[in-house]
Amino acid sequence: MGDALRIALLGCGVVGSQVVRLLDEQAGDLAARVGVPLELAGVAVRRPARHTDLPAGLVTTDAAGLVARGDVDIVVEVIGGIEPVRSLLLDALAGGKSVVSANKALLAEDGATLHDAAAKAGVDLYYEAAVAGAIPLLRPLRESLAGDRITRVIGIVNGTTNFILSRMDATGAGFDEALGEATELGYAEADPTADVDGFDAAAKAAILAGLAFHTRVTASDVYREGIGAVSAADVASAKAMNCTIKLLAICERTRGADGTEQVAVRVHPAMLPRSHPLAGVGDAFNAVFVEADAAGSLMFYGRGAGGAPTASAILGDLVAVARNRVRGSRGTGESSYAALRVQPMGEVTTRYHVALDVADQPGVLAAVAGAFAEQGVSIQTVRQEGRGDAATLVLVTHTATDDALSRTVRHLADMPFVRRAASVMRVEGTVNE
Ligand SMILES: NC(=O)C1=CN([C@@H]2O[C@H](COP(=O)(O)OP(=O)(O)OC[C@H]3O[C@@H](n4cnc5c(N)ncnc54)[C@H](O)[C@@H]3O)[C@@H](O)[C@H]2O)C=CC1
Ligand SMILES: N[C@@H](CC=O)C(=O)O
Ligand code: NA
Repeated sequence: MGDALRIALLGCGVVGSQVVRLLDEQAGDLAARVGVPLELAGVAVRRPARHTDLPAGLVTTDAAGLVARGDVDIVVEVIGGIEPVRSLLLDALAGGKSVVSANKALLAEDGATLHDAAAKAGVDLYYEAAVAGAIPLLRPLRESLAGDRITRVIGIVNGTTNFILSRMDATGAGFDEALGEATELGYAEADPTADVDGFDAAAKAAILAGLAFHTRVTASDVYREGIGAVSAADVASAKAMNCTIKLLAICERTRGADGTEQVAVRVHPAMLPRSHPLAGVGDAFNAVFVEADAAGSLMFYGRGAGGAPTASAILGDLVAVARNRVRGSRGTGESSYAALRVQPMGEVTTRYHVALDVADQPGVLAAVAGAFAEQGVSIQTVRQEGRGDAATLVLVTHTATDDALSRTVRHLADMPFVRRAASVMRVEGTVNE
């Protein structure tokens, strides 16, 4: 067996500590699979006192110094965030080191710079753990489906919010209680607003869209709404329609008004019929559908968060880049030749569920229907529930541009007989009331 490949591990928290464990426990098998042993050269951490379980000689607070060492072949980054990580990884790549990262925030913000640096240095940049944790998804998109034409990627890619919504739906648990549990289980980001406000899912959606459509997509291109505004009334409204609420990432090929091919990338809560396969994805699990012309519909399901599942994806990448180094080659790099326009959300066609508390008087239904018609939005179903002198009107629309739908909702909220818009949410799948 040849000389060991030496690994610098940056960060040793929820994910990093599991990477250390797996590298140690599976050392023999990993060496056999790669052809040479994989050896930890050092572990950069912020607070060494917390890592007394690691051999003292390995621990350092000088991440830049570790990255620059001549005896390091591969850098594994599990710190998170933009800086100092971007600088560290650019230094690593420029120094001829391959990089494995779980950092969706950085890849979605500035993946292009990192990819360019990796291509220039002729080394690998792999990040399977960054999207949907343990689930093999990025390499299937980049490699297995490279011969097909992907039309849509839709899924649940944030474990924390799925955990919260599942608890709210199943047990009526409060938001804070469910978030606390998700944090304790290691699913939530260091700052959980990244999960709750949809930033984490939006970063993942940008990465997925980039790979699926061979187009550079950044986090700022992604329309984003989190779950902070999902209320008990929304959950109840969904239940009444035999639906559930999920935070969805949706990446699709679309057509612009001029007929050109474009892409739309969005993250928002949506009502899904309980019969939809994504509706049954509970707890912190992730699931992603990929639809392609020749392959049809493919579903990827599994653990998208947590230390060990995420470390599994890191180790998979580590073996891949190590094998490439042993062979003196590199894997597939970035593919962004299509350079499609990213369509603004207002132009994207969606469907809405709208529940309005209205005064129960003659002409209300006609006026509400008129407000939809005025914006060219067609109504699929209407249901009215009377309660004394008030009533709740529940409407589900056919598809219309998101702009037309939000204009309609704004207009409805201003109507004198509309007491409250009890629930307004986009709908995916076929809803039959
Ligand atoms: N926890 C999860 O389920 C998943 C996490 N990820 C990603 O993995 C990365 C790490 O996540 P976690 O392990 O959950 O975070 P964490 O907060 O548990 O660990 C981060 C570690 O990096 C260390 N660190 C921070 N700044 C540093 C610096 N300048 N130099 C050296 N060490 C530094 C911290 O002290 C901490 O130990 C993030 O990019 C995250 O988005 C990806 C998929 C799932
Ligand atoms: N915070 C993320 C962790 C994995 O990416 C999540 O909850 O999914
Ligand atoms: Na993955």
